[in-house]
Amino acid sequence: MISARGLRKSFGDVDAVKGIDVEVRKGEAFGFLGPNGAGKSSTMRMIATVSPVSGGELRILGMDPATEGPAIRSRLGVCPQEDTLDNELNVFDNLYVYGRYFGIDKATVRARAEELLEFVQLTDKRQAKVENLSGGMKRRLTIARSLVNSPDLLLLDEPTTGLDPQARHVLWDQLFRLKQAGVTLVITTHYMDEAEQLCDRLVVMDKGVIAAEGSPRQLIDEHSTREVAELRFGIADEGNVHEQIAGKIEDLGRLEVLPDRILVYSPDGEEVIAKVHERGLEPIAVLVRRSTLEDVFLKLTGRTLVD
Ligand SMILES: Nc1ncnc2c1ncn2[C@@H]1O[C@H](COP(=O)(O)OP(=O)(O)OP(=O)(O)O)[C@@H](O)[C@H]1O
Repeated sequence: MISARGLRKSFGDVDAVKGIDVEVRKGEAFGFLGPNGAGKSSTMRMIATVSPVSGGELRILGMDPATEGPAIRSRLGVCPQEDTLDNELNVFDNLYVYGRYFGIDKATVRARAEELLEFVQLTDKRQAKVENLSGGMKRRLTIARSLVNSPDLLLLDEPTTGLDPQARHVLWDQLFRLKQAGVTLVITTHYMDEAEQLCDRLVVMDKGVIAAEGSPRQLIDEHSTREVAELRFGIADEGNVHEQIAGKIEDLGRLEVLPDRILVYSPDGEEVIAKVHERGLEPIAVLVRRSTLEDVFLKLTGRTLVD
């Protein structure tokens, strides 16, 4: 569905994307995971054929975005990061007018709009003004709009940023159903839980390059341990308490020393905590949890995903 080789994007002196290789296969949910400024949106905009490629090769649905933009766009759905709904129009007309842009005939686009309102659970809001919708409803309407042309490939740039947890789960459920219906999804996100929930495969992006690639499970297995013990020994502004403690437990596993806690990577977190206590150290809080993509990102870049 997408093939990129040495893909680059520059804005003057800024190299936003520095030669990445990506393959997206039919029917999968593929993610670009990375912090703000990693180059995810720049990549997405090249794939959406709205931003020209600065270097390297890009093929979308087997076509060249430089010469076959309209043909690509007719088979793409694009759900941009910012809200681009038309506030002048009601909910139904946002879908209807957008469908007409694609040259779909009136009767077909009407039926499609009704079907999509049903899918995103906005049928009872069909006459409502867009400005009166909640953030979650606007996102769902944007997704419905991006599906008007029955795309083979749906691009979602930060689909749940700014939504509350319940609205995020509703959206995840809808994206999951689209995937089951055979739509290929490409998602950018800086939420590791979103990437873990939705993506079959993903690349971890940082500073314009790909730091790692694989399924969430593969990435966690390859770059982290089964469990993580989190230890807090004092509040963050009490000097370098965590730095001092780290020297006393560095044989217990790989450590990540953060201002407010120490992470110890080990197959057995409870054993780590038992040994910490045996050494007479008294953390004020402990937690044993499974490794996540956040741990993968921390290992690869030395930074957390969301500051
Ligand atoms: N139009 C532009 N002109 C100049 N610099 C840009 C432009 N668009 C992006 N950049 C720069 O390119 C880099 C990558 O930005 P990009 O938006 O692709 O990152 P991102 O991973 O999508 O982050 P975000 O989630 O904040 O959008 C950043 O340093 C950004 O400032």
